[in-house]
Amino acid sequence: MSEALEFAPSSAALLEPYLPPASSQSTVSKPFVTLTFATSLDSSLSLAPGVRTRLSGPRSKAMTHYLRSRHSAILIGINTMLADDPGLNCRISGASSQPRPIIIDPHLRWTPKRSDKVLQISRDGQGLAPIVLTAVQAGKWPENSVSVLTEHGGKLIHVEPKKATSSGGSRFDWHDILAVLSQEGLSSLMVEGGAQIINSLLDSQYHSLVDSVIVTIAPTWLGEGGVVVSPARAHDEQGVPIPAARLSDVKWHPFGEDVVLCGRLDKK
Ligand SMILES: NC(=O)c1ccc[n+]([C@@H]2O[C@H](COP(=O)([O-])OP(=O)(O)OC[C@H]3O[C@@H](n4cnc5c(N)ncnc54)[C@H](O)[C@@H]3O)[C@@H](O)[C@H]2O)c1
Ligand SMILES: Nc1nc(=O)c(N)c(NC[C@H](O)[C@H](O)[C@H](O)COP(=O)(O)O)[nH]1
Repeated sequence: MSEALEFAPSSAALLEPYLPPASSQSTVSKPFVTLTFATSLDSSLSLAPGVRTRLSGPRSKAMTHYLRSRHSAILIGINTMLADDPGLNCRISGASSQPRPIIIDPHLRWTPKRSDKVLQISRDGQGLAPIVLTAVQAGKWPENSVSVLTEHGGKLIHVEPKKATSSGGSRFDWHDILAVLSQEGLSSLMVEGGAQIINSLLDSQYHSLVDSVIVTIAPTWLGEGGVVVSPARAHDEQGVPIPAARLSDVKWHPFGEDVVLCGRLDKK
C-alpha cells in the first residue's frame, strides 16, 4: 500500500534521551508527551490552511515514523485530519507496535468513512483506528460515525470543554485530554499538530505537561499565508512581554538536508 521506511539504530540512539521509556507502564498518571512537527524557516507547517505540504526529506520523515513506533498514541487536530487524510501509522519496516491515533474534533466536523486512509489502514492491520475526542455529548453523536468507528475498533469520547475561542469554538484543557488518554491505558503521546493544537499546548500553563520537543526544520521558506506555529504572547507580573517558551537541554542533529532539534521546555 505504501513505502516501507528505514531508520538506522545509530540515528535512533541520538533521540533516545528525548523518548519515553521503552518499557511501557500499565498505569500512568500522565502520558509521556512529545511535541513534534516539521517546520519551515518561517515557522510554517503548511502553505495554507487545508493544504498538505511536504517539508520533511526522506531521512527526517523516517525519523518521524520511528517516533510513531515509540509512542502509544499520536494526536492531531481536526483541520489536519480534514486537510491531510493522514494514515497516522508507523511505516518503518518491521515496526513492532503502532500508535493509537487521537483526533481532537470538538464539534464533530469529521464524518468517518470507510475510504478514509486511517480506517483503510486499520482494516489492513497496518495501524490502529482512531479515538475521537469531542465536546459533543454522547446522545448527539451521529449514528453512522459511531458505527463506522466501532466497526474498525475506534470510538468517540466526550470531553467537557473548559473555554471558548473568540469565534465560539470549544477548547479542551490539556490536563483533561491527558487524563482521558491515561484512562485508555496510553502511556506516551506524540502531538503532531497542526498549528492550533501546538500553539494551544505551548501556552505557559501547559509547559509542565510536555516532556520533550522534537522539531524537524526544513531549509525552505513557505512565505506569507502559511499555517504558523507561534504561541500566545506571555507577560511578566508587570505586564512586560517575555518569550512565550524556550527550550533547554538542546541537541541539533542533521538528517539529510533537514535538521532535527531536540529539547525540553523550560518550566514556568
Ligand atoms: N508540518 C507538520 O509537521 C504538520 C503537522 C500537522 C499538520 N500540519 C498541517 O497543518 C495544517 C492544519 O493546522 P491547523 O492549525 O489549521 O489545524 P489543527 O490541525 O491544529 O486543528 C485545529 C482545530 O483543532 C481543534 N483544537 C485545537 N486545539 C484545541 C484544544 N486545545 N481543544 C479543543 N480543540 C482544539 C479546533 O477545532 C481547531 O479548529 C494542515 O495544513 C496540515 O497539513 C503540518
Ligand atoms: N514530520 C512531518 N513532515 C512533514 O513534511 C509533514 N507535512 C508532516 N505533517 C504531519 C501531519 O500530521 C500529516 O497529517 C501526517 O504526517 C500525515 O500522516 P501520514 O504520513 O499520512 O501517516 N509531518
